[in-house]
Amino acid sequence: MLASLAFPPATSDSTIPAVLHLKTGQSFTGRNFGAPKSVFGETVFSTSITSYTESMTDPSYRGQILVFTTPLIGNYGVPVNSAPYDTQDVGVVLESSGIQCTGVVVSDLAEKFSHYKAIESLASWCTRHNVPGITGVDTRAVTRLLRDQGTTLGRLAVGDDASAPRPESHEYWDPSAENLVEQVSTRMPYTLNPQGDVRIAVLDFGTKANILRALVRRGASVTVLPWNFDFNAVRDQFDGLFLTNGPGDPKQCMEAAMNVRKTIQEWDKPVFGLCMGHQIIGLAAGLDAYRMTFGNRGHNQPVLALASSGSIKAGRVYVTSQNHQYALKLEDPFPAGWEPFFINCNDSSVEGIKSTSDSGKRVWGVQFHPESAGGPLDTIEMFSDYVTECRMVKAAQAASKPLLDAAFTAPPERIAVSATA
Ligand SMILES: NC(=O)CC[C@H](N)C(=O)O
Repeated sequence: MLASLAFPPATSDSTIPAVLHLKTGQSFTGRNFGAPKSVFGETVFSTSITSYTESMTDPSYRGQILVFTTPLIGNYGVPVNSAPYDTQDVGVVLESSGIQCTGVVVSDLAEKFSHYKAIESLASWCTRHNVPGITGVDTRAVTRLLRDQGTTLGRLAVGDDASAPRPESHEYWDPSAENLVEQVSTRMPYTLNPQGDVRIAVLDFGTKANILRALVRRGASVTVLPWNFDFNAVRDQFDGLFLTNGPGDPKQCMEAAMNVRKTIQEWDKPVFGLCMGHQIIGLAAGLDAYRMTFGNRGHNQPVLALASSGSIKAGRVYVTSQNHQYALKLEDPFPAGWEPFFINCNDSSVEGIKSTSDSGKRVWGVQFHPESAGGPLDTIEMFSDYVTECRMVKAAQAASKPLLDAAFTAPPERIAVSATA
């Protein structure tokens, strides 16, 4: 009996040297765990204190070396990541089928782990997925640097490379120059829960699995389409459009944004986007997107609602899960037919936009992850709001009646916001 409770053997007692080099000239030494190989990537930090498994399988971390500010990482191990496929699940337990970040940086790797679902250590999982890690780094020092100088290109140099000269600055690979979405989006359309009563099309920029779970659990049939699929050619078959998160610069997906612009102009069904999806909706609305200094990555980002809509009440602050480097520019005035929906309480960046209630449109975008895996579920009901709205529009159009817009009638209160706020 007791034997089954014993810790599995430690799998990383590596003494392989490793160094994190930043393009700006700083280096941090430590020990390698996971794959004994060197990588380039964009060095970013996350303040999340749990869910390293979900973060590392989030396709939005593609091309990035992920620094965890929480010192002890790996103490609850890694679970089995495959779920038996049926119409109610999405085939994985974590956020995608593999590790998406290029490398990981931790202060203190837990070599022993304990969790009833864990089957292996963080180190052995990284080895299996050929992803290198470094432990023994003062991640607070790295984070303070990144906060000052911004997200910085980096090199995780492992083994012999650790004692080799630093790379020349032109040698650092810049993932944001690539269309990373192309690498993580589904190649072929597929449908989950085909018997669902409302049909939602999902444009996949690199979806986290929990977005699909959140829609399926609310009874929707979910058809996942490649990011550059011509949705306008098939839109009559659907009751709603959802735009997912995804890696890299949203302007790499301008073509998709212009297709969404056409959808919004010509189609009156509900459209909801989050993170990259929100940025795509913003570009479609005529807003601009910019690169933030160090972005927001963590599970404790407070956002203030500026307008009421569905379960969201103007004037309330919601704590949210986030992982982004880019943001929409706060313009004053906003483009006609659009209004800011949320604003970040820490840095005043735009956290959400929506179509105005007099625009005749039903479009919402949020920079954060309401389905948060991991993180707080303060805004999870936005998924219920959206699926309910799809149902109402479908029912009203089937009955050819004018729509009584109960779920999203915006109360008069508004919180004024300006670009100089
Ligand atoms: N998680 C996301 O969808 C991130 C969107 C975009 N890649 C950014 O970094 O801002």
